[in-house]
Amino acid sequence: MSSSTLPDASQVGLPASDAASAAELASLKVRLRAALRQFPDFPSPGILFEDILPIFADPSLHEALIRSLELHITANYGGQKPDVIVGLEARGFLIGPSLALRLGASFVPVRKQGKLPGPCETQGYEKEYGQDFFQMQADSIKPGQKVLVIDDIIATGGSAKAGGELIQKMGGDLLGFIFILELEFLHGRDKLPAPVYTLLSGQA
Ligand SMILES: O=P(O)(O)OC[C@H]1O[C@H](OP(=O)(O)OP(=O)(O)O)[C@H](O)[C@@H]1O
Ligand SMILES: Nc1ncnc2[nH]cnc12
Ligand SMILES: [Mg+2]
Repeated sequence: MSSSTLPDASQVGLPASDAASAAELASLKVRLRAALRQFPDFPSPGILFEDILPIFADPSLHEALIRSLELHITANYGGQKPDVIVGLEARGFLIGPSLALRLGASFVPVRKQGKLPGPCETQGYEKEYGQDFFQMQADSIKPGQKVLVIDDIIATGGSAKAGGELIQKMGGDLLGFIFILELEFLHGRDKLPAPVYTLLSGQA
């Protein structure tokens, strides 16, 4: 499209910097979406598995992922900066620490039961293909800290709901949940007690 056919930022009612960020985010998302792969019947029949690992195999896509999440976070949540990024084991650990570093926030893990030392909070949950327990160290979130939860995918929402419950037990203020992809037909977002953002369109 030629520049003469594109509205400029003032014509669409946005400050120029917001319009530039929206355009940057849109082009990053196109590159990220193209990198994903699907595997039918993994890990069990009937599941179409979404593989996000190609993003991490390419440093420019890895940077695109962190930058796109940074753009989303700085433009939303009423300008509030998260104090803590919580990542869900295991694939949330691929994204959470580098995102936290970029934002100047703490990173705190939610782990599967039996992996964390010291007093822990525990929450059971069901997910798309099984049952499990999540834990967090009991002193890992201070009351009133603003927390964003990150994971690769929301399917049934069971994992993210359990992570959110652990954060709320410790008095954390849940700003929202962020995912790369959403299996929309499972309506997992309806289970979650804070705003849900998915970076890329998922399985409808
Ligand atoms: O919305 P849900 O139905 O709860 O499913 C989504 C979760 O399922 C996968 O994790 P899983 O524990 O299967 O594997 P991982 O340890 O490789 O992250 C995925 O990474 C999400 O965390
Ligand atoms: N279809 C899917 N693909 C990848 N990870 C998942 N976690 C739960 N459902 C999934
Ligand atoms: Mg997971």
